Amino acid sequence: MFFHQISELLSDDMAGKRVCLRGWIYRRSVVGGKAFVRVRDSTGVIQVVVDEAVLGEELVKTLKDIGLEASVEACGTVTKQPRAPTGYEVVADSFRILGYSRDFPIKGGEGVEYLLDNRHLVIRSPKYTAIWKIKHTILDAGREWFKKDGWWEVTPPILTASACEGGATLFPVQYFEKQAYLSQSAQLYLEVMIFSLEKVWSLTPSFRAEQSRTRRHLAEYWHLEAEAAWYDMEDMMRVVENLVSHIVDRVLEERRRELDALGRNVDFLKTAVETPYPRVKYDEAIEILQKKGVDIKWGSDLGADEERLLTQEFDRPFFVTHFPKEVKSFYMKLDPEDPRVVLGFDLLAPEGYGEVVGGSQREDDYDKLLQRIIENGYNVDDYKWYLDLRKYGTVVHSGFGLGIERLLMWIAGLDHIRDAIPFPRFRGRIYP
Ligand SMILES: NC(=O)C[C@H]([NH3+])C(=O)NS(=O)(=O)OC[C@H]1O[C@@H](n2cnc3c(N)ncnc32)[C@H](O)[C@@H]1O
Ligand SMILES: [Mg+2]
Repeated sequence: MFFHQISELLSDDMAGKRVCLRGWIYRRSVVGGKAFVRVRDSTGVIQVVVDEAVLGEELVKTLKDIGLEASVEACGTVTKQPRAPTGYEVVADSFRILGYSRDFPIKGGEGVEYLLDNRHLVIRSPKYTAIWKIKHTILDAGREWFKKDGWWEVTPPILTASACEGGATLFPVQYFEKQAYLSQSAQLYLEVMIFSLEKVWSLTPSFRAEQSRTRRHLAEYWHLEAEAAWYDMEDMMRVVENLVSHIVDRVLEERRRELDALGRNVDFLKTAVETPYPRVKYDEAIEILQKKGVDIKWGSDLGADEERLLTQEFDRPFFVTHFPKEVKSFYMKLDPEDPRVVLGFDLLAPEGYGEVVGGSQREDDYDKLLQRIIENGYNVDDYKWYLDLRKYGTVVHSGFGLGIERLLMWIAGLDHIRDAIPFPRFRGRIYP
């Protein structure tokens, strides 16, 4: 038996045709001897009408009380029906219950923790299905861009022996008789690979033992990172803006139905396709914030609140560059024109979303990097291999990390990063 995908049925061309479909009961009601069963599959929802005069009272009676999410298959005639939720319905001449469901625990109105405890059942809803499809296109577009621009995908380790982004967010893991850490970032290993392939990228999970629960931090997130030999900071910012522009363009082109289903205003997304993105130095960002009445001094890091205020000045993603070295990582190259600041950049998404990309030009001088490692209190022995890259043919090089869930939050207009990943991990949440 051939089963149509539900989205194929929602068309005038299908009206009058006999079709078969299968899926799960999303909603159902019984009125006057007819069951109106809304069936969903991965492509959409359609109403199936089961008339007791055609298929018997017993079936309609069963459907009256059947649990949501029961799996079913039906055949019948597609009919244009303005009163049906998606404008069409199938008047069934056959209907089979494949998998019963009793007391499906998600009825609407439940609290956040309850829904997280039942995440394995929640994430099948049409809302989340739309989010996973947008995420799929983001990942596909990222891979496509790198391939077209001649970058090599590589597979950096997830089990590591040293910190990349500070010791405070390391997850230790027992590694045989030694202690290792889950990767915070593939960056240091990508820097190794550029001496082989010159332009490399990777998509890996990154792990951050974030102590506080915020709307934009996860303990495990998907990290799209890239590193290139010969590229300076400006070269790498051009890579980032072209990559993000391409991703947004692909989502607008292929996932418009899902964006609409999520109620997403796409005006800001459309402007994000245009490059180049604005560039603002940290000094200027501080001035903007001070003019807005923020009590912030030069040298402070920009947190979520400051970033949110800054995004009010822009209608598209924008870069903040040249941060004070104290608020950025040890590997970032000091600005030769002003050693107080680093050649680092963040890309902030508009509409209050803030940082989605962090990147920089790397310190390529052995002695200066050694100095920065010592200044940051790291054990030099842990970075001997990383320093070796500056001993044997060092080159100017730069790279960045893009948080996939951060980008998805902005593109899909989500309120919380936990909705950007099927099984969010953060402090106090490891189940299911
Ligand atoms: N290859 C590189 O140069 C990347 C560099 N080592 C790095 O990890 N930078 S970053 O810490 O800003 O993280 C990069 C991005 O990773 C995202 N990020 C960073 N931390 C998180 C958490 N906790 N949850 C979700 N997303 C996170 C966010 O978008 C950041 O801009
Ligand atoms: Mg960052």
